[in-house]
Amino acid sequence: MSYLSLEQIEMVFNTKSGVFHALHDVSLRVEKGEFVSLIGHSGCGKSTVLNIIAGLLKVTAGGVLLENKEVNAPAPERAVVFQNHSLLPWLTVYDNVRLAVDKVFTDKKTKAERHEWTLHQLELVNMLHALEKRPNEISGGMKQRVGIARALAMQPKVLLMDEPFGALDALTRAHLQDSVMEIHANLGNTVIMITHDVDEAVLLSDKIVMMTNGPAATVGEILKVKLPRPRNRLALADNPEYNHYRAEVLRFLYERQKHKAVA
Ligand SMILES: Nc1ncnc2c1ncn2[C@@H]1O[C@H](COP(=O)(O)OP(=O)(O)OP(=O)(O)O)[C@@H](O)[C@H]1O
Repeated sequence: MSYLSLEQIEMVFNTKSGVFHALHDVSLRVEKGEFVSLIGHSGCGKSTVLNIIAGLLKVTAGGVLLENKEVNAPAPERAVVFQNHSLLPWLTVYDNVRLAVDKVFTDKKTKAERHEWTLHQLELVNMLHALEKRPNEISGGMKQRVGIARALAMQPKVLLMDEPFGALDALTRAHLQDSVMEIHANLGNTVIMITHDVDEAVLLSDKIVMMTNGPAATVGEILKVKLPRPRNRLALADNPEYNHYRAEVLRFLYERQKHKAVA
């Protein structure tokens, strides 16, 4: 049995113009510590899959099992990082993370331990220099760092990320990808990330799940990325194996799935 498994998921939305069959027979196995990317054309159903794992959406049929237990509601064990950070604007960087720490660890850690834990998470994402700043006083990349620290602070079994770097410029994005790789190497967390970026998917993932176009989208192909870690983006640029993986994903997206593409 896998750490996390999606079993024959069907998702049908009731809309004003009738029913919409978004997902059909989506099955997936994720092992503990794996970094998995979901990639597919816009509107195929990636966020729907992520929201189902998060427990934010109820499936029409099928189910999600995490360590053999059925997932059917949101919980800190499945923390989500959204594309547009969802920090509370009136709280400082420190307090945004502390809030999550207090929520999860009030009974398990003393006040002093919760303080240390909060600082430790912010250290992981290199944000100790801005503890007292509010979200409107820091850059987009910094906000995403805080969002990631807040999610990690809950010590989730699975970290879910919905295009976490989508709104960032290329350089900030590269820095943050490196931070996430480092954190993943140190903590060994299980991560599921949505991305539109083929290079990002290959660089970060152990497994790339390529989804077919909707309606009734499903898992088209799964590519296992066996590049050794730690991975270095500059060294990989000329690596034939890296380019092979990249070409495989591009081929799937722009040859096999191009005709039905929504965007
Ligand atoms: N609550 C809802 N009610 C009705 N239809 C929905 C709902 N949520 C999603 N859909 C539809 O399901 C399909 C999949 O949407 P989803 O947001 O999961 O796609 P996506 O692959 O994440 O898209 P993008 O890459 O553009 O973010 C789309 O056609 C969308 O319109």
